[in-house]
Amino acid sequence: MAGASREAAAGARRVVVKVGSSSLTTAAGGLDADRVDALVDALAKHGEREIVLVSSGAIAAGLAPLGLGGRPRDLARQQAAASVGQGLLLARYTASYARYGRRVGQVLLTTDDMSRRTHYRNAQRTLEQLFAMGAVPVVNENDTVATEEIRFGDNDRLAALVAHLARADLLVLLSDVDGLYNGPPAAPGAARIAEVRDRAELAGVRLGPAGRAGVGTGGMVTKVEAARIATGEGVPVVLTSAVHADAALAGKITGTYFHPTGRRARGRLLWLAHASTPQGALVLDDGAVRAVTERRTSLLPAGIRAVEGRFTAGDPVELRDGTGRAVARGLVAFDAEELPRLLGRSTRELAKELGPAYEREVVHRDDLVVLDT
Ligand SMILES: Nc1ncnc2c1ncn2[C@@H]1O[C@H](COP(=O)(O)OP(=O)(O)O)[C@@H](O)[C@H]1O
Ligand SMILES: N[C@@H](CCC(=O)OP(=O)(O)O)C(=O)O
Repeated sequence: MAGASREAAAGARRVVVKVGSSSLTTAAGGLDADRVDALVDALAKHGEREIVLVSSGAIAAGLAPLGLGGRPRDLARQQAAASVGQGLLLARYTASYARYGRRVGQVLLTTDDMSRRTHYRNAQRTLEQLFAMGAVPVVNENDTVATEEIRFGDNDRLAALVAHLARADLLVLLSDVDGLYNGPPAAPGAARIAEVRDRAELAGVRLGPAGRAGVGTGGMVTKVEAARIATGEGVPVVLTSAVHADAALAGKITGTYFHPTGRRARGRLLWLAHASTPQGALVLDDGAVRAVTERRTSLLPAGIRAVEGRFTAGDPVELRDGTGRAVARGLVAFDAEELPRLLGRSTRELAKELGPAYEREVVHRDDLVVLDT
């Protein structure tokens, strides 16, 4: 790694480390205690830093104890496996960190928690308090309450959102592969990419599915997506193998380093861009597209041409241009049924006709995030 990347990794005070199921489990299914211990040994060497551990593995850890031969397809049995496995996973981390006199705290999150201001702040406060008390937060998706639509689906993206939530200086993604390759690593001629400065550099890279069928979930696609989210918010990312965890934190690693591309800014709206499921869409005219994306103004009824979907006030919706391209997401201030009669009309006119409640923006600029397209 080049000097700047080494310094960013070695100098980070607060780090989110995400470890995948494939790095914690045995080939037969079930937790591999030795691998958990090895990971904790590596992280414990960096005891002076504040580390949030985002750990997958609950479903994989619950398979063997429930007599399941492989990862079930249905959500209900995945949730049951996660429920059994999460307890075992935390018990293992608790025992492993106890060797260093450290406590661990379980933090289970859903996308919904990222979208509700109070939940977001509470999670943030819990992390701060755990750090203040010297305990290690161990985060996972709350699989038992997450339903199909609201699942993060992968802990890579969750880790990127947690890096933002925790105001981390670095995100380390640990997998069973030692970095991003220009194609599936087993393919002939595959070569590791040492640094990624810009998303455009990934144009020719083939991102394959998870390596060990039935263990990991996202493969490289979700890792690159997580890197995009984190680097866009100013957080550098190191992607490497779990066996290199210590070296990665020390800034000495042969892995893939993703340079930050953006500045930390969007605050609570990060979830809206990356973790929300739009309940409908508003089609804007060209003037409104420019106003929203370039001048960052609120969206008024006058600039909306059509409404799609069924949503209620407060739901996330997509803002599209005339060609159907999504340009932004926002929290809508009206129910879908209320909107058609307001479209194309000025707020002043609407207030006069329908009352002052109708003078409000359809999407307020504080509830709106422009998408990188
Ligand atoms: N371009 C690529 N570079 C590196 N690994 C890749 C690539 N395409 C697919 N993979 C596969 O992605 C796997 C890691 O994803 P996954 O199994 O979901 O990991 P985890 O359980 O650690 O989250 C690797 O084992 C590798 O086989
Ligand atoms: N919450 C799930 C996470 C699944 C997941 O994202 O797995 P992985 O691709 O191994 O990071 C579990 O603990 O099994």
